Amino acid sequence: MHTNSANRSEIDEQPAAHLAPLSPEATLALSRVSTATITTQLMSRGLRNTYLEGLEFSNPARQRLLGEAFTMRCIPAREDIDVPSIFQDYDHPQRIGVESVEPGQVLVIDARGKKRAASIGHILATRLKMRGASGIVSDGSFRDMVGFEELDLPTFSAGASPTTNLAQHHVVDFQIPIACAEVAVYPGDIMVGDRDGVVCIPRHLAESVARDALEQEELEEFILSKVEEGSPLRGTYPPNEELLKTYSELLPN
Ligand SMILES: O=C([O-])CC(=O)C(=O)O
Ligand SMILES: [Mg+2]
Repeated sequence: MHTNSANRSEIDEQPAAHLAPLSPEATLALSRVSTATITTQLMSRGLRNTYLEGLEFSNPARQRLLGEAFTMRCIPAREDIDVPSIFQDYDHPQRIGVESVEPGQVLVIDARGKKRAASIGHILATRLKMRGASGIVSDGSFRDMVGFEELDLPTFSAGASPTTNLAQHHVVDFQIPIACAEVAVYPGDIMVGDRDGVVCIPRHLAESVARDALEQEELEEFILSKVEEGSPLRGTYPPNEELLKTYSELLPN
């Protein structure tokens, strides 16, 4: 297939780039709703592959993740290039990448799902926290996991590995579309994490997903209260007309 540089850059830039910041209402809603609700909302918009399978949070006290994606892509390391001395270079792409993450962003690392060597360690993670990052998501592993377990930052990975990233990974680029745990993540997409895992909301859908997810959860809270009172599923979940009417009468105007 013929691809010229003009349509390449179009592909690279769409669809998340140059979008306005999330509204305060959407931010508040997405900080409250569950990833389960978000995936339902995304599925009702035709998106089924938004959950980054197989990632676990490192710090049980910081499971809740929310922020826009700052993407980082790794290719396989090569022995003649990825030698320990390259970390002497402050301009190594991994260092530059970490020092480019802005407050509120989540570093999302495409480590090709490879866990033999860590994709990032505790010192770099601490630097990200100090820069005001909202979290770290990697489909590879972390090293210094004891540090991550204590770090006051939501971080999700596919596991732990003591080996430094150079042994398996070569950071080659950032702020480009990546694959993370088999999900397409574009720079600026909204990452949400909780006890169930991490989901990626395409940026252009984030406002409407946030609004509808909050509405869904308010209704589900009402449904749950009915189930807890002993109501059967029929007529309750999903709610029939009559129950919906009762619910709408309870809503503030
Ligand atoms: O080699 C690395 O991934 C860096 C590291 O250990 C750290 O940041 O603490
Ligand atoms: Mg370390």
